[in-house]
Amino acid sequence: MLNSKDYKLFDLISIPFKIVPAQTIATIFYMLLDSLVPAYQTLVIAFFINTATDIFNNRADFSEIYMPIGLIMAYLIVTHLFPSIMQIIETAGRNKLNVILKKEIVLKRARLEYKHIENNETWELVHRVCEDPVGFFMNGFNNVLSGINLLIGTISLLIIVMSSTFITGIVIMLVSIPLFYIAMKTGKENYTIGLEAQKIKRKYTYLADILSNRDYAEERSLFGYSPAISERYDKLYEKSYKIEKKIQIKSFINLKSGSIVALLIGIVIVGLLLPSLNKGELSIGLFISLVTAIFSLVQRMSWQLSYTMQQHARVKEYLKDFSEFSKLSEKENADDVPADVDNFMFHSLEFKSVSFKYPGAERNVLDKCSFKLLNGKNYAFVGENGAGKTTIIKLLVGMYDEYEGDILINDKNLRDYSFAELKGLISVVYQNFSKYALTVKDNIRLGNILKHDEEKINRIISDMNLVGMIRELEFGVDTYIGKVKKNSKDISEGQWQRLAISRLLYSSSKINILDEPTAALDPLEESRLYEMFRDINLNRFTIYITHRLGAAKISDEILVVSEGHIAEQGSHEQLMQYKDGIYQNMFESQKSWYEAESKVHNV
Ligand SMILES: Nc1ncnc2c1ncn2[C@@H]1O[C@H](COP(=O)(O)OP(=O)(O)OP(=O)(O)O)[C@@H](O)[C@H]1O
Repeated sequence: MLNSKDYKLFDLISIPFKIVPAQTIATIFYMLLDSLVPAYQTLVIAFFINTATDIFNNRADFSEIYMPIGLIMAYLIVTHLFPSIMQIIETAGRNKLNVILKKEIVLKRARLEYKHIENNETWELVHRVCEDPVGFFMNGFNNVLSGINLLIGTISLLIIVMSSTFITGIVIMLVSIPLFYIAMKTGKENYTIGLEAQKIKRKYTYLADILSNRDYAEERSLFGYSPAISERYDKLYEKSYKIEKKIQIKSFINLKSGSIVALLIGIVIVGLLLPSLNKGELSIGLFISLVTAIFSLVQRMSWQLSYTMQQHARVKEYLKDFSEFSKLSEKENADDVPADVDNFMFHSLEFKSVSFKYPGAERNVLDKCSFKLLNGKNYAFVGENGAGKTTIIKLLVGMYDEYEGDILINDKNLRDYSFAELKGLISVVYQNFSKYALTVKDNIRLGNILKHDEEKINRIISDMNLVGMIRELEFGVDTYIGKVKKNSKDISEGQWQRLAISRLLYSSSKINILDEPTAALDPLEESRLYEMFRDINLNRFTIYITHRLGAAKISDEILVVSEGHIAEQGSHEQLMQYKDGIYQNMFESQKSWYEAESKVHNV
């Protein structure tokens, strides 16, 4: 349903029609009925007044009044009963639209290529589109219908007026043009100014989050930055409030001046109708009902039109964003579950002269990067911050595929593996690993959602030294952790890290990567955790990524990444042989971190 294309106003009707056809037809039918109400009301009231006058003057029988009364009753039913029925129908439609359209959008979002997630502009676009898509679609749909309603209502009244006095009809039409123009201009202007207010609103909402969210509580109290942030919040709030006030005042002035103009025009039109009444071209009934209808028509033209045009400008902008969102490229088979790779025998991983630059960037982050890793050994990638270590992993897991050179797993090109196979083959614990506010067990199970192996979970819990922590939890492994649920229990950062690593252990992946999930730990803790991981994971091929060398020492081979390529490769002892080598220099400068530990042990 969500195709990549330019979405037009017509789609605001065709999409709901595909999802909720009955409700859409009912709404359109009601809109058509409602649009004829002003003309119907005019004719029926004229009919009633004329009949009543005839009865009063003994020109008609009393029973003739039943017909106009019946027609007035029908009018009352349509205008009073139908809106409530339509509200119920609309709510049902909105719910279904919510489920289906939102699901489509969430899936599209999940399938997006990773570059769109890392790019600020596209991520902002995704946020704008996904904020309230159903609301926008419903508003857009209703707005298109109310535009059509207004048009039909106006034309039908004009026909009635023109069939009695042609010239008055022409005057009303001429008057409508400037009113229409003003309404459109105000609508567009208000929308553009509103966008600026929205941007500021997003900023101050974020500051409000810093001031109140639990996640910032420790640093809030530690750094005492609340007054300063609060001041910034106030300034932004004030700025956005001023913009919104400006919009309101402008709309008010336009509305009121439009209403006054409309009123004056109404009086002129009534004046124009008087000679026709005098000459008998207009019946008294039609005159009275036309006067009422004309006043309501010019009022509608002045405010309802302005509102509809303002909404129209908003919806058009949203559709532009929506079209752009729909065209964002997707990762092929992104939502496939990891393939079963139990029978896959890993033997090598190779980068052959791989060069890569991030979309929109000038500089190559990886520059003719080559290395070959073999099964049976553990490897560590080390290097300064920003050397390109994580980028190597991003290419390996298929997040980006616009690179030069070749990446081979078991001598087969990475591009020839399906995304599902790659997901099955490779597991990574990232530096900013996720913390799921689920139970302890589910936090581990997410590593391999297709298989449930209670025994394996228990083994991992024991290997990762989590038994003590779990014993203290009220419901053991079935206790909810994190800060979301009322009865959930929060755990320490180190325990979260162990859970993230447990998730990797629970997966059946053949290539395991620890991309500094230990960055929050001190160097010695990191060393210990990596050692523990190596001991319980002896048979699985593992790559450690770190810029701290204590942890790298436990690997069979170390690859030093510098300026986007492998500058040195070998065991710790071999690399220490290079006089003035990068590794040797790094090791010398970090030695003191680990010496403290050995002294403690020697005491
Ligand atoms: N999405 C991105 N868009 C543009 N440039 C990026 C992006 N991600 C990373 N970079 C740049 O690529 C370079 C390599 O980053 P990378 O994260 O691979 O380094 P790293 O060696 O893992 O560093 P660290 O040890 O700090 O994690 C850095 O200069 C970084 O600024």
